[in-house]
Amino acid sequence: MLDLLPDLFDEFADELTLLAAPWRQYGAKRVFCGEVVTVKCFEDNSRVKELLAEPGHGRVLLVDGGGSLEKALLGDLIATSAVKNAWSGVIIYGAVRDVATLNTLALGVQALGHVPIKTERRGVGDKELPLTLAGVDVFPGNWLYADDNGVAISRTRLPLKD
Ligand SMILES: O=C([O-])CC(=O)C(=O)O
Repeated sequence: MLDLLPDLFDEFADELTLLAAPWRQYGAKRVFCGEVVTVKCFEDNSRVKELLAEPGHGRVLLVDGGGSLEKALLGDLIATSAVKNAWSGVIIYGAVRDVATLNTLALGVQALGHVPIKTERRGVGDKELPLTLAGVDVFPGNWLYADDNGVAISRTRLPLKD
């Protein structure tokens, strides 16, 4: 189903909250969902790299990068490790790089923008904490649904049709 979110909002409007931001699609998987794992970091992708090197079990990594478009929190190598480790997707409130390669990977990737410069990894950043993104509180263990129409959060897993 290419247009998942419109159908979900028709059926489950009470359960869903839109994460309204100017998201752009970067991955080859344009429709994705999964249980949320969170990271908060600023121009340092240490935690992003660590988590995406662990088994993803179909989850989605939601990264609050403070909206910075100065440094890329995800590039081709880390995204490839996410695919190998069975993550469903990565959403970055910040920037990515290696756009042409991300486009070919079987991973959901949405971010605010892109920039060719990587971060300096100093081991700074937090994981598995509640985030407030675009005015919405998001907790680890929430469910995230994403497609070309946007990104939405639900406290519980929604029953999807095939
Ligand atoms: O290494 C980084 O920080 C980001 C990157 O380019 C990659 O994931 O390949």
